[in-house]
This record gives sequence, structure tokens and C-alpha cells, in this order.
Amino acid sequence: MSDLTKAAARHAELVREINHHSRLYYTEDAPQISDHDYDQMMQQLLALELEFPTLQSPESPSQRVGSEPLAEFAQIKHELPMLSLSNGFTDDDIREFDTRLHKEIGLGEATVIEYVAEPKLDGLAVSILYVDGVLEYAATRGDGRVGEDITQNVKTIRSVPLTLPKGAPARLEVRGEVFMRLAGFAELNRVQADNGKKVFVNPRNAAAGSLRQLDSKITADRPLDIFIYSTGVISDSEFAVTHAQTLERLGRLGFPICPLLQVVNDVDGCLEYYHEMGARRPELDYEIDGIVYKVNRLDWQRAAGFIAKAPRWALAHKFPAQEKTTQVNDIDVQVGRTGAITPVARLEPLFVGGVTVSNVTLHNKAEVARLDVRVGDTVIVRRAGDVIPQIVGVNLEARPASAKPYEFPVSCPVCGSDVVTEGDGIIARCSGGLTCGAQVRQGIKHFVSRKAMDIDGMGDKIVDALVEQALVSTVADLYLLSFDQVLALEGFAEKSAQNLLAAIDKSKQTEFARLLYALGIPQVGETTADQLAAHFGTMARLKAAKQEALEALPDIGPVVAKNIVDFFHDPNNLKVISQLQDRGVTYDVVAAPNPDEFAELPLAGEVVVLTGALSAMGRTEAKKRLQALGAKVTGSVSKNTTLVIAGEDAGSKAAKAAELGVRIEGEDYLMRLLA
Ligand SMILES: NC(=O)c1ccc[n+]([C@@H]2O[C@H](COP(=O)([O-])OP(=O)(O)OC[C@H]3O[C@@H](n4cnc5c(N)ncnc54)[C@H](O)[C@@H]3O)[C@@H](O)[C@H]2O)c1
Ligand SMILES: [Zn+2]
Repeated sequence: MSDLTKAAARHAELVREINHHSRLYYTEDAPQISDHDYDQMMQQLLALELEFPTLQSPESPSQRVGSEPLAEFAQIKHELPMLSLSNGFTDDDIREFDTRLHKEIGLGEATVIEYVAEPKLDGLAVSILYVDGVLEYAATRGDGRVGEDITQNVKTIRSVPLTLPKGAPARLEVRGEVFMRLAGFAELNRVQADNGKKVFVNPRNAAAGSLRQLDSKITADRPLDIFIYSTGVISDSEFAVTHAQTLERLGRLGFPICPLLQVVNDVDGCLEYYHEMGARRPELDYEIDGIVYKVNRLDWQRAAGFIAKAPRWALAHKFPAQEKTTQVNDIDVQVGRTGAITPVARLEPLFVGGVTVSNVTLHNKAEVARLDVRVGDTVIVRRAGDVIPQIVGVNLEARPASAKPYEFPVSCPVCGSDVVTEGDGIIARCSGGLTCGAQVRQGIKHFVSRKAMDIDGMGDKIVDALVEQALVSTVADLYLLSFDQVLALEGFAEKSAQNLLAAIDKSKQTEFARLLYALGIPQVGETTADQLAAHFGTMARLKAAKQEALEALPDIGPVVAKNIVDFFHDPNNLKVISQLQDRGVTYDVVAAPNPDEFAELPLAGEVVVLTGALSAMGRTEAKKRLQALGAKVTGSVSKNTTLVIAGEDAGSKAAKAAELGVRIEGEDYLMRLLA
């Protein structure tokens, strides 16, 4: 086979695949592969056509925009074609783009091109025509030539003006991106899931699916938004001389324009903007998948002109992918400290959203069932911002015939006890309690952790070894370990064994709040433990507390209160607590434990948040002393907060406080309070 024949075969295969996925994505709003995979196929196609130009035909997806409009919609022919954008991925791609433009426009090397840099919104393009100041129709891009009539749907988007002020051009077509903000997207998916309806893979698909509805009442209920980024046909030939001016004038006519766009000079200006936006991307409340650079001068745009499917004067500089595809090698479950069984997908490792991902939580039994993810499946993995990676979709077409639905275990894989379900079958739990090795191990790891008993040097591997060798079966057993037992563990020498025992010994003298948190009562985190400690003061008082007394505390609801009561009724737990006491674990009683006295304290009723670094003392120390004066000290700012102490480099908490109008003071004020 000649090279050309081979290339032609590969080309035909790519065209088939790309057309298929374009249809799924553009026409049906139901993509089966990630954008990254799609872009790679497109790049391969472009490379083949560059090497073998005879393979390129006007029918090739490299020359065409989008996909054909859906037949159910009336069609609208665009007066000016709606094009796509050429893509760049590296800094060099941007340099080449700028160099090429100099030639195409006929500029000397020394001439600086001014660009408008704009976030590339991840939604779908629409064209809206106004005639004599009134919205006449709106259309999707479709295949670039003919789009779908979505006039009624676009009219439901609140930020789209239905009429324009006087002075608007008699015929004005604007183009922009319809998108969905993240909060709206999350809420929509929650409602969809609650009603047993399809949840959307990402905000782009949710926006596209919501806008391309035959019933505009459905669109009206969806949280859609729009930013306008250009004009199409326009009766006023003197509307503007630069792109920035176009946007400015459109803004004055009442169109929403992305507030983040910026005029920049040269490649360096483009790249600087790109990196700045890349850093801000996780904070934005909508998704952007890159930056678009557009030549600012309209006469230079005209001089540069177009290629088949995109303008020469613009480039989309893509950000690293937040969604990629990979294989599920296995699905297994983890048993947590409280017995909760969490299914986990073991993946063929992939690099996505800036990290390598090989395990992804599937959250719970219901989520596995909803996704119907199976071993051997090809899945779309998404990691956006700081959010933990997630499987958002399964490519059913790539499912091997042998793949079987995942069967959730009926007995605990660690101890063999029955698995019971709670919360309408959503959460599965091992019923083994303290007989379950996994629960014991997780419980001990929690007990020794930094914010709990803080036993320095007691890493996960050591805990695993202690439990495996049956040296420890409850947290109280830690205080019985002998020098010889520790020395015999793998990796220990005399010195290190002494150090570990010293750390265990040191932990015996602790604070009540730490001890409470360390016990691992379900849903009792640090803040709740602090509150309980400050209010009850001693274990004996807390043990005796009734459900109502617990619920009377500000942040404790009925569920947590019941967890606490249940915990102190379990004979195993009571035994462990008395063993801890017998083996020397004690705590200082800091605050006056009597609730009546408590109300008299100078800072009673104050809810304080500490943020930033303090110079005179550590935060733990400051917190203890504030609590001793009756204040409640919490970890996050809310409307209940009465005071924020902002130390050096205070960050988002201070900002939140300012936003909520909460009083903010510096360290000097704290020192006066404590004096
Ligand atoms: N996953 C799949 O199966 C699949 C299939 C087809 C296409 N895709 C994805 O779709 C994209 C290609 O689609 P495309 O042809 O629309 O090209 P594109 O998204 O790369 O660029 C063109 C589009 O960018 C949008 N845009 C956003 N902000 C803009 C701004 N400020 N100025 C101008 N335009 C702006 C417009 O909608 C415009 O039509 C790729 O990201 C590709 O991965 C994915
Ligand atoms: Zn178990």
C-alpha cells in the first residue's frame, strides 16, 4: 500500500468519526467523547491534509462549521456565514499567528498589532437580528450557513434586550455566546436528578440543551445568560472602526458584554492576558475554555480576510483540558471510619485539569447505578478548578460486549459483615462496627491525626501494621504499646521507637475538644467538638446530656444530637472511653463548665473567627483563651459571626466578612480583649 492510500484510508476513518461526533455534539447535545479527544482527531485530520493536500475536499470537517440544523426547527439562512475559530495551544502557536498576520495584512515586522483579548465562553453561538430597534429573530449557528430558528427561546433570556434605544442601526445583527453560570447549572442538575430526569454533563451541554428546545417554556425556566461579542450584518457602515469600539457601542445599546475583555499589544500582551485569566479561571462563575484574540482594527481584519471555516484575524488560544476520556480498569469499595462504603473507580491514569488522576470516587451506591459505569467502560473524567475529579459520562458506544453492570457488595469486603443501606438505599454501610478491621484502622488513623490527638510520627503504614499484627484493636490500646512491640515493627530502630512512644505519651495530656473530635462521633467535626467542649466542659457532663440539651446548642441539629447520644449509649464506646482515662489520657478544663456561669462571661454571645497569622500567639492558643472568656470560636465566616480577627495575610475569610458587613479587627484588638 502506498503512503497516499494508507493516508486516504486513515483520512476517511477520521472524517467518519468526526462527523459522527459533531452530530452528537452540535445537533443532539449529547457528546460521547471529551472535547480533548475530538480536538485531537481534528488535529490529526489537519496534519494529514497538510501532508497530502489532495485529501482535502470542501466536504471535509476541516472545511466545515458545526453540523446540520435539527429538522424539527424552522431554518434561518445567515446573511453572513457564522464561522468557527482557528485554535492555538502553545505560546509558539500565538507567535506564528501574529507573524502570519503581519504578512497577510502587509505590515512590517516592527509594526505592533493591537488585539482584543476575550474569554472564550463555553456555550453556544447565537445570532440575533434587530430591525428598527425590535428583536426580529434569533438563530443558532447550525452548519454556519443555515441555523435553527430559536427566536422564542432567546426572548426568554432576561439579559437579551427585546428593543433597542433610539439611534440603533436600522438593521443590526449581533452575535454572542449563550451560556449557563455554574450555580445555575448545579441547581438545574439537582432538580433534574430529583425529578428522575437526565442530568447534564457540563454547563455547555446544559446551555445548548436548554436553548435548543421546541417548547420555549422549558427554556424560560433555565438559568441562561449571554455575552455579545460581535456584529453580523449592520446597516450603519460607520458604526465603529475598531472591534473594541464595536463592543463599547453595543454595550451602550444595552447588550451584555463580558467585563473581562481587554485591549492588549502584541504577542506579549496576549500571553500575559492568557496567563492571568488562566489563574483566575477557577474563580469565575462560568466556564471558559480559552482566550480569543482578535485584531482590533477593523480595516486590518478586512485585509486579513477568511479561510474556509474561520477568520484569519482571530485565534482561540485553548486552556488545558478539564475533561478527558479514559478506561475504567476496576471498581472497588472503601470502608470508612463510620462503616460507610464508598465505591471507587480505578482508572487508566490520565492527566486532566493539571493533575494525574487514577482513582475517582463514585460517591455512593445510587451514583454508580445512575451512571451505570462498568469495568472496561470508556468514561469522560472531569476536573475543573479545585473540585475533586469526577466521572461525568460513559461512552456507551465504546462499551465492550462483555461489560456487566456493577454489583454492589452485599457483605463488607474487609470483615464480611452484612452491608446495610440507609437514606433510601443511597448510602451503604458495613454493619461490623468495631469488629471491622477497616473501621478500626480508619478510626485509629483519625484518632492520631494532627487535629485530633496529634501523635507525631504515627503514619498510616504504622497503624496498618499495628492492626494487622493485632497489637492494637481500639484507640485505647495505643497507650499499652511497649518499647519491644514498637521496635519489632518494620522500619523501626531504638531511637525511632523511643520517639514514637514519647509522642504517644505526650498525647495523653490534651484538650477536651481534641479528645472529643478524636473519638470520631459521626458528623462531629472540629467546630462541633469545640462547641461541645466549651459548653459541657467535661466528658461526664457530655455523656449525661439529653438529646434536647444538645439540640439547644446553636449549630447542633437533631441528627448530630442523636449521633452523640447514640455514641455514648454504645457499651463498646463507653469501654474505650474509660480505658483511655485509666491509661492516663486527661485534658485541661479551660472554660467554666457551668452553663449559667458561662452566660456571665465577658465574651458570651460573641461568635469569633480567627484568620491570618497572629504574631503574639498561635491560633489554637488564641482560640482557647477566647473560649475561656465565653466566646464561641468557629472556622468559617457566616451571618452568625459577630467578630473577625484578621492577622497578617488574612485572605478570603476577611473578604467574606467585609461582604457580610461583619466587624473586622486586628491583632491589637484581640490582645486588648485578652488582657
Ligand atoms: N466532544 C465532542 O464530541 C465534540 C464534538 C464537536 C465539537 N466539539 C468541541 O467544540 C469545539 C469546536 O467547536 P467550534 O467549531 O464551535 O469552535 P470553537 O468552539 O473552537 O470556536 C468557535 C466558537 O467559539 C465561541 N466563542 C466563545 N467566546 C467567543 C468570543 N469571545 N468570540 C468569538 N467566539 C467565541 C463561539 O460560539 C464560536 O462559534 C471544540 O472545543 C470541540 O472540542 C466537541
Ligand atoms: Zn466491615
